[in-house]
Amino acid sequence: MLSWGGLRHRYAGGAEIEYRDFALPAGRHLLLRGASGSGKSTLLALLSGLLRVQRGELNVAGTDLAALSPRALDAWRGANLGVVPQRLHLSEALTVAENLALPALAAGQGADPARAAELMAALDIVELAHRRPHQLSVGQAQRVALARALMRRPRLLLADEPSASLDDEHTLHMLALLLDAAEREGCTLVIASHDGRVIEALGAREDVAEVVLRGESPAGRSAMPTGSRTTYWSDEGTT
Ligand SMILES: Nc1ncnc2c1ncn2[C@@H]1O[C@H](COP(=O)(O)OP(=O)(O)OP(=O)(O)O)[C@@H](O)[C@H]1O
Repeated sequence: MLSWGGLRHRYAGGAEIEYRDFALPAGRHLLLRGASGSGKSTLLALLSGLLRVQRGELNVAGTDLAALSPRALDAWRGANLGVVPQRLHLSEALTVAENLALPALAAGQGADPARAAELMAALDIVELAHRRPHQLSVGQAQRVALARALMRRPRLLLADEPSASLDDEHTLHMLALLLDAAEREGCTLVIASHDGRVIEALGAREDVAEVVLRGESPAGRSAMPTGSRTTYWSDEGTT
């Protein structure tokens, strides 16, 4: 479902990030963890097609993203990927129902009210359909953001630091929502996090594999001159 090999990314004028080869075992979800600056967001951006693959392969459900043209990558992203961003990014000008229509509209397709109704029922937000984001609780906004990410039946569901600025109760709630939704929808979940609460909760699950990203820099990364080579590496966790 998800694998990479020889994968590297170099930011202009910055360090090169190198990811150790990895293949996600079938039926597993993925926790991507590592300290700040270890390359989690970069890998998510590569996975979501926001950054082009410069070196190596990145395979999702049999498609090597490195081989796609920019236009094909756009289409692939719309059809296969759901993203729950760190700050949710619900559109304040729109109601919940209108927010759920956005993914289809962005892809040049008509809204899918039947799918929206199905997801609102599954996530228990039917009664919120006509509210705007500022009228939602934190937990409700999470469920709306998750529903929006699932609207187009993604094969891959990405969540970037889903617990950022959440208390313990909301953190566990969000993890349960993500895992339940991924099971129900039959998609693979990738969570990037360096939150100990998330790592502990997911570490206890048989169905979650883990990749640990580590920065390697003898002099300390902050002391590295701009443009120098920094190698990062990952380990497949055992579950
Ligand atoms: N646009 C950029 N230009 C140059 N270097 C960048 C850029 N974005 C990230 N980097 C560098 O790439 C490395 C990996 O960054 P990345 O954001 O992927 O890490 P992260 O693990 O997601 O960190 P955090 O947990 O703090 O979000 C860091 O050394 C960072 O400074």
